[in-house]
Amino acid sequence: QATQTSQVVQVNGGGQSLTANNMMPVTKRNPKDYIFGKVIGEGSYSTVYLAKDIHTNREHAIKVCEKQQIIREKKREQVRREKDALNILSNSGSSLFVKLYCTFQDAERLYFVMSYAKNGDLLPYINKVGSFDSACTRFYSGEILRALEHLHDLNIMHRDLKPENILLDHNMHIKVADFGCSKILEQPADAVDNTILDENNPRPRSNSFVGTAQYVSPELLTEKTISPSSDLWALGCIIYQMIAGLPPFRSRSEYMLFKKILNLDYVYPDGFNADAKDLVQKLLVLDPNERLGTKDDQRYTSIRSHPFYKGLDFDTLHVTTPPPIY
Ligand SMILES: Nc1ncnc2c1ncn2[C@@H]1O[C@H](COP(=O)(O)OP(=O)(O)OP(=O)(O)O)[C@@H](O)[C@H]1O
Ligand SMILES: O=C(O)[C@@H]1CCC(=O)N(CCc2ccc(Cl)cc2)[C@H]1c1ccccc1Cl
Repeated sequence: QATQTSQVVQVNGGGQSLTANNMMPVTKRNPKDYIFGKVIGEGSYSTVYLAKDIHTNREHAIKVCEKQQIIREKKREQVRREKDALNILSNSGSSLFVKLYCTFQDAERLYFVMSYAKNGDLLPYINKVGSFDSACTRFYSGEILRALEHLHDLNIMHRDLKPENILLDHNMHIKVADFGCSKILEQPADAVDNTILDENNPRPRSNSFVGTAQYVSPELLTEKTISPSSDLWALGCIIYQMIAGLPPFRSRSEYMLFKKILNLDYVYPDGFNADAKDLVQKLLVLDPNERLGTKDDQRYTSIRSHPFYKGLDFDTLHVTTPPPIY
């Protein structure tokens, strides 16, 4: 039984009975409604295709997940979280996230029809230029901050924020993707989930380790506390990486990497922008409650008003032409 978010398509003269405003009523989507093109990318249990909707002629990214693979990789929970988070975001009116148009399934696969981010993800742009100039760093970290404000306002945490999950649309504006590690807080009180080891379940109550090693926050490594502040730690890592070209914490061994994170063991290269350094130092704070922004509500005003963002108008970023990355 396919499921889908409600969607109407442009009338196509198909002679179908039309709704009052001349739109075709919602019809169950299935793979035959799309022309599948090239593979855009692969995940651990998914393949993403470029596809064209034959009714609207629109291009989409369709994430196809093999059910067998999901079961083998024990990723049902991730699939669930991704769908729930994308559903909430797709109806929330923000253009800073990948939109989920509809989902359906057949015997072997799950299908997620999403907006297509034509310009891939942020990482190759950082690697290509080695270091973003201040205008680029301000613009792109500013868009990520706006996305986090929107996300946290909806009580959703991403928990795996990294350049690879910051996609870019045809206008080079960001589209935050990959909500497989996200967490939807039932109510703000859950914000700090002090995991308790109950005697008959030796494993911590909250789910296992999430995110990607280089960007994971110290509290996720130790108490497994769940708070939006973990995304602010990741933002600090990304701002550092935009300027330095590499993330702040690096090691070949995951154990050494975690040690560096927990000891705040990282350095700033010479010439690192002084204002950006001050901002990063206020985000890469071990105590999640002491990070810049954790005491703000609705908007991260204490981050917006940091000297690094002097002169940046956050509220028109999404309609501003992004600065060229060179
Ligand atoms: N809406 C999209 N538009 C453009 N590219 C996309 C889109 N969604 C995903 N991709 C690309 O497809 C690749 C695979 O994405 P997918 O979400 O399937 O797996 P992943 O999240 O990268 O990996 P994993 O499942 O292991 O976390 C990603 O690297 C991403 O760059
Ligand atoms: O949650 C939903 O919206 C429906 C509910 C009905 C349904 O059967 N599915 C698929 C559930 C599912 C998840 C993982 C595997 Cl491996 C198999 C089935 C869900 C589903 C359908 C299409 C795409 C994704 C999902 Cl989670």
